[in-house]
Amino acid sequence: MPTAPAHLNSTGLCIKYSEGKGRGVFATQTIPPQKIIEISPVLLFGADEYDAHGKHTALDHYTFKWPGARLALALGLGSLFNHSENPNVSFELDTSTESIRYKTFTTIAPGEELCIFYGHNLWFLDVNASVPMPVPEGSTEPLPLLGLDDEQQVEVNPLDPDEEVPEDALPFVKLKPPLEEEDIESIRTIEVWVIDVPEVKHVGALLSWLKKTGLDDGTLGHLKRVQKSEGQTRFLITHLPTCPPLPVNLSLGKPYTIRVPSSPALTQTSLALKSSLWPTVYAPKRKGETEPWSRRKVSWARQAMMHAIGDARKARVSGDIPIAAYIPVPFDETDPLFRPVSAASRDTRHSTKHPLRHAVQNLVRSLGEAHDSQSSTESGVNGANYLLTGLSIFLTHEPCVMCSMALLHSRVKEVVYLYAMDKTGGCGGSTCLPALPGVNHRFTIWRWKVEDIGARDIILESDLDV
Ligand SMILES: C[S@@+](CC[C@H](N)C(=O)[O-])C[C@H]1O[C@@H](n2cnc3c(N)ncnc32)[C@H](O)[C@@H]1O
Repeated sequence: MPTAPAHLNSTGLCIKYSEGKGRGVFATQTIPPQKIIEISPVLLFGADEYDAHGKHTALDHYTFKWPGARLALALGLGSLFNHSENPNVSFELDTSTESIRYKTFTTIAPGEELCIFYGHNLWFLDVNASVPMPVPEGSTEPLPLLGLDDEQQVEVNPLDPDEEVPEDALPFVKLKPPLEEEDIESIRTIEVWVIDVPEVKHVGALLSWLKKTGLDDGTLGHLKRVQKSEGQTRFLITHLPTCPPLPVNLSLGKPYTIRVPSSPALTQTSLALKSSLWPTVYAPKRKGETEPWSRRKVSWARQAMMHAIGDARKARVSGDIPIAAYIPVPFDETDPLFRPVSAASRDTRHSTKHPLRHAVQNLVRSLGEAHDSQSSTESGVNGANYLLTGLSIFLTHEPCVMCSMALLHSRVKEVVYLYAMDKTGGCGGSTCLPALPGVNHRFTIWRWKVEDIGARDIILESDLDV
């Protein structure tokens, strides 16, 4: 076996041989969570070039799918991160700098291997898999990508982060159908700049001005540009934090900010509600159709669940019950001013000697306190007083009835939990709060497949679920 080369990296990463996986990337010192540990420039290949040559070579085990139907080979350490079903590093494609950023999401100990999550369709046997991987009939060897036919090769490329994961291959199951924002308080809003246009004929000039400025980048594509109401015309300028200088030759008022819906309307009820704030585009989904889960989104969810599991372990170390909750930044968040960035909390019933200090209660409380200290301009604005509007919460254990009610009252978007609490749970265990008649908000519930993550060390003693 050749000797691994020395590697110069400011976070002290090194290349070592990893049992059964070939070379891998290892830490030589403690690294905190959320730390960018590597930025790898990429070498891009066009689809035709890759099809004709690249995929018939060893490159096919290393390439990432890149937007614009291209493929990318990560230089630097980027190609050497091995796969883990419980990754400790996330990666993000940055098309503007043609690079991939790798970031830790837990504390890394010296000597620990740094791994990313390749996806579910691996072309080799994962030496650390908790559940044995399916191997093709008649084969005892790792599944070589080059052994598949051309069509499958494209299909199984594990590093296509935008490929949709079929519902039956998701590592979690849905317990409730998704429900749309059908009450005014649940509608998630963003702040935008608008201007009154006293003379309607100036709307055309404003539209051409907007086109020239490049401000119309599609971010507000779910909204109409003009609102006409009670003889007044208003023009939507931008979602950017500062308003750009407006054309001087038009008679316009002073620009000001308002809050408008942050997504299109999926139902007629939601259309009417959203359009009462600002004319919104109607983009219904087929009945029963859920938001698609791309590999990138599943990986986002996995990282969030791993974060919660990590916090539950910390709770146990400090003598508490190993239960934790984590709210990541929403997967599709584009608002640069989005708050909170993320929030985590664990159960502290033992350490505080307080029976109500459940992880969810602690989290909602800390968000409430943070919310109080924010600018007063938001208070009283639609939806702004609900702490979890549009957010997903990841929990190691199904929330109890009291916590499920707190989540409902906070207008959470979805709840994802790992271990069910059959006797005390409020999200399918003893009852299902959001399904009860008369509740004024509904949210989606997902249960993570225990066999997928299997954090057995945080299973609770049975007397806690009584
Ligand atoms: C992108 S490369 C990673 C670097 C590679 N280990 C090397 O030495 O060049 C992907 C290859 O690493 C190996 N690999 C990565 N993760 C693995 C795992 N969990 N179990 C077994 N092999 C793994 C597989 O051979 C796979 O084709």
